[in-house]
Amino acid sequence: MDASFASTLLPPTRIFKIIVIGDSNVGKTCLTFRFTGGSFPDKTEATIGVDFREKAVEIEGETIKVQVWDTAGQERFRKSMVEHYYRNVHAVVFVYDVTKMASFRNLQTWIEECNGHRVSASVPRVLVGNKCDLMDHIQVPSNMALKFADAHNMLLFETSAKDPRESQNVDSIFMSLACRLKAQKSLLYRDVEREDGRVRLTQATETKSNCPC
Ligand SMILES: Nc1nc2c(ncn2[C@@H]2O[C@H](COP(=O)(O)OP(=O)(O)OP(=O)(O)O)[C@@H](O)[C@H]2O)c(=O)[nH]1
Ligand SMILES: [Mg+2]
Repeated sequence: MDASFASTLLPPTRIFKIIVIGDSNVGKTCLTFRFTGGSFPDKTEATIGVDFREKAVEIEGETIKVQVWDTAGQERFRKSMVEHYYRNVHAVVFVYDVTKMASFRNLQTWIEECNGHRVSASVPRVLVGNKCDLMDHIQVPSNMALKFADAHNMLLFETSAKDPRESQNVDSIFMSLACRLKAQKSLLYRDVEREDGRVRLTQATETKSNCPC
């Protein structure tokens, strides 16, 4: 069979767009770096606009491209980009710094911004408390964070981008979202179909996922 014909029969690799939001300095760049690159960056600078990081992951035999949008926390570096962050987003990761109460208090504002951009309630959201390696400086107690996460229907991950022992936990933030998105298969295939103009894809939409995540 000719390769170009075969490629029209195969569904294209799906891309899940996940945005990472939160105050400046909470560690969004380091978390996304840890997930996509497997390490902690020696040095970071404030993100300007957005940095894209991608990782191909395999879930139940399907290769999915997780496209992580590492957004800027500083208002002056993000204001022209905000519309782009939220457009066609598939999942949202809210990050705070466990050693900085203000970054936790500000989550309410980040959630309001997200809601204000018509992000549907079906778009999964998770909450991440970063910098747990700084054990002597913790200001946000776990039970307070858990209560907040519950109230907003989010899973809570407390972790550290810096501590290599936490790298699996960091992966599970993004993998749990990718698994949930895969389970919402029909919706996402329809999105892909519209963008590609390929008609066949709706055929494969009914399978229910048994994702282990
Ligand atoms: N101890 C510790 N420091 C961290 C951790 N994650 C990030 N940092 C440090 O926190 C600082 C800010 O990290 P970034 O990842 O650049 O923060 P950001 O949220 O991307 O900031 P903006 O791009 O300005 O929005 C850097 O000095 C990092 O080295 C962590 O898990 N533990
Ligand atoms: Mg950054």
